[in-house]
Amino acid sequence: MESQHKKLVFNQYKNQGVAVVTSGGDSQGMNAALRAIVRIGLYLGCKIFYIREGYEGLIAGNENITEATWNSVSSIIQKGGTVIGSARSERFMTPEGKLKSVKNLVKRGITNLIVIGGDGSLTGAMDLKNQWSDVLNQLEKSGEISKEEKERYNYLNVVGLIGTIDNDFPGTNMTIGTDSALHRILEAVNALESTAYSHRRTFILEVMGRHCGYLALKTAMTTEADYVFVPEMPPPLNWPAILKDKITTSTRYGKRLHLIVLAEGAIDLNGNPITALMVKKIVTENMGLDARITVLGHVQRGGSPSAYDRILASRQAAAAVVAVLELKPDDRPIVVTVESNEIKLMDLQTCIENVKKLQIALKNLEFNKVLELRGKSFINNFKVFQALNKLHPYSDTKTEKVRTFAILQVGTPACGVNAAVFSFVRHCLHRGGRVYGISGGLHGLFEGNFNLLTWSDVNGFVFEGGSYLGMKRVVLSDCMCPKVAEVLEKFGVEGLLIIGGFEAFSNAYVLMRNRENFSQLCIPIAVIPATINNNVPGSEFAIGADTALNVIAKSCDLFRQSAMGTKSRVFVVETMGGRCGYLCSIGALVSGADSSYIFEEPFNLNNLQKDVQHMISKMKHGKILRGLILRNEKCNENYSLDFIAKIFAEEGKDVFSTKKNVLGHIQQGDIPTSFDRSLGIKLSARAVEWFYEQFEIYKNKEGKIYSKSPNSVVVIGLYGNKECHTTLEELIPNTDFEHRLYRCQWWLNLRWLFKILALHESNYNVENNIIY
Ligand SMILES: Nc1ncnc2c1ncn2[C@@H]1O[C@H](COP(=O)(O)OP(=O)(O)OP(=O)(O)O)[C@@H](O)[C@H]1O
Ligand SMILES: O=P(O)(O)OC[C@H]1O[C@](O)(CO)[C@@H](O)[C@@H]1O
Ligand SMILES: [Mg+2]
Repeated sequence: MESQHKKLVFNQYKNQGVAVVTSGGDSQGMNAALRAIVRIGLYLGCKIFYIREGYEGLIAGNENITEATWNSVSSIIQKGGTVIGSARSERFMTPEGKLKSVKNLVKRGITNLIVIGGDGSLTGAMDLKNQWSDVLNQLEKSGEISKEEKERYNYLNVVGLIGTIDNDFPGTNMTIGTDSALHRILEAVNALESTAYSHRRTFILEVMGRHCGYLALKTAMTTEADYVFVPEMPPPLNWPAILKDKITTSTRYGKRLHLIVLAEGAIDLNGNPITALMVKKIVTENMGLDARITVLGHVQRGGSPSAYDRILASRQAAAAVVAVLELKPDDRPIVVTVESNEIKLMDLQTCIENVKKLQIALKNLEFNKVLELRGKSFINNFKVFQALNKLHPYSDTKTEKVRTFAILQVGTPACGVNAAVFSFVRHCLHRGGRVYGISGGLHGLFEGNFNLLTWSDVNGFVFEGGSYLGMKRVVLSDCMCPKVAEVLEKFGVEGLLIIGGFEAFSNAYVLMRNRENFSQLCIPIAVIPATINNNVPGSEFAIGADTALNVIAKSCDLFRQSAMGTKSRVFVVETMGGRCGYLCSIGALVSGADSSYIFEEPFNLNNLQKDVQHMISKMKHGKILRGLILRNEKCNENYSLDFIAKIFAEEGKDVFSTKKNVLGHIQQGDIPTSFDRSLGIKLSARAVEWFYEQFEIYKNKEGKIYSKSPNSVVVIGLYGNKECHTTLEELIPNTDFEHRLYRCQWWLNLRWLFKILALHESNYNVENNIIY
């Protein structure tokens, strides 16, 4: 959508009717989708209709089908569930239900339908489309609609958005709600961790997923779980023995918390359910351990949507509106998906056919087929968990020389760096390597604070924010290189991993430049981006940025709430980010802000004035009493937080009061999100693989490593769904060292979306046409 439709013209689809329904199990982010559907639709000139209470409301009609207004989606982006209600409807599957549904749509002149729901709801939508003509004929025959109505509304355009926490829809990497469910789960596991640690207990955690193990798998991967049971990959029949061995070994290596994660639909190889009670029995009776069961249930479907779900829902909803309006009567229904961080449109019927194939394969216990149909992302996560879970402290090191690594952390803490260290240490030790953790960043390196990290040293690392190893924001200069070379030689370092922000990148560059003079620096060097700023070249995402975005979303929700019931108020809020506008810009999108000021998009007094006028108009004419402006900390030297707040305060004083806030260091804290843990774990796993590949390439006859090649200094980053390495040599030309930025930033493509969603209808005019 973002790349194909760069131009949305104001009033382009004047008076077209589009209806939206939320159906099936609700999921967090459905409201963000509704908000975007209504606002993009209104901007394009459409009439948007809500169908309340799922397909039940479509059958009942009357007050269940109402026209949406701009204000009706104000202040809902932060709410879980769906404000228009959802249901599971048996009646919709009957011919009588279809007759009533079609009649209710025709009577309102609606031929564009957007359905937000899971596989069932989207199957239902496709059914409706397929039966549309037949049902119209029946309605005409029985005199319930006229011939003209039948001819005028002889088609139905259908677009689906996948809203379900299960992430069980083939063809997409993520569904709306899944990430929020993972937030709920990790909040719970972090709480369990402290009590389990105190009592040395085993916890059996049941998470949702009737037929899909995604939530269980992702939870297990990001919580150092001992075992996971998912329907797609039943355990071998001797699983009780394997489980016992696993738990006994990890207890020996100092693990106090044992976690076993179970999808509610877990089965064995014969298709029989594996229940939490069964697992508990094995753990208590066979192993003599103290065990407790926690079933999270509907908690997972509740609560505020995560930042990711707000973004995904907004992006997909915008794509859905345009897609439904562009469909031709004979076109097949479309479903909006996401792959490799790109929003895509796919054929709904093909996806539904895959849903059915998957259901049949699961029923027939054809597990390889099931996995294949779940798709690459599922399989990849499964492999990562399996790899982590199979790691063993004592591997056979006879075939490989013992390699020595050091981990240096540079910059300021970002949530997820500990998970990266955990994964790096475990993967290295498994391959027979030795890993030094350097305490306290570069200062620690100069002082020789190198500590060999053992298997148990990193127990529990994934759970916490901050940096266990310690890090400092120090940038190397050429004159420090002799000392670095001396220390690396002293400890025999053959592979250097630098985890951190832009300074980590800069330091790797300095070391690379100095390889000419110091052979000790001629070793493979990898950088893993970890900074809330998300400004490191070589990755679309840096570890920590997702947790920070969630903190921003939560904080802005609180600002908004604090003003509820008081007089009109505008908050001007400053975010971190250095000169990179990622946090500010995406933070504005997820918190439903009115404007955001970033360095990458220069602004002046005219822009500020326009924004003040917009706010006044929104409050006066739109009767919306709250406003939110985000400012990136280094967006402009002169237009400071104080200055911007004063402009709003002075110009808007007759209409609203203005408050300013600096979010500050809370953006660096909190429980690391599933995304940040997972990113840390995966990038480190890739880094270890890359180091060993380099050792093969650059070892001499004696096995000593020596490389001056630019290919051996890389950033290990994420592009789309793939962990990739990119050489510094390739990245440097597009790196703006002065402003500590990479010049090609994918998220700038989302600015238009933010602006249309923020533009109040009282300000609609051709002048405000947003074209990018
Ligand atoms: N095969 C089908 N044909 C027609 N309509 C269907 C079909 N399957 C489901 N529906 C309709 O969609 C509704 C919701 O489906 P379902 O309960 O399976 O939830 P879902 O949309 O898959 O969401 P989730 O699984 O996340 O709860 C059903 O109650 C029914 O009205
Ligand atoms: O809310 P209900 O109808 O009890 O359904 C629960 C089911 O819905 C889901 O939350 C979403 O499909 C499943 O994970 C769970 O099994
Ligand atoms: Mg479903």
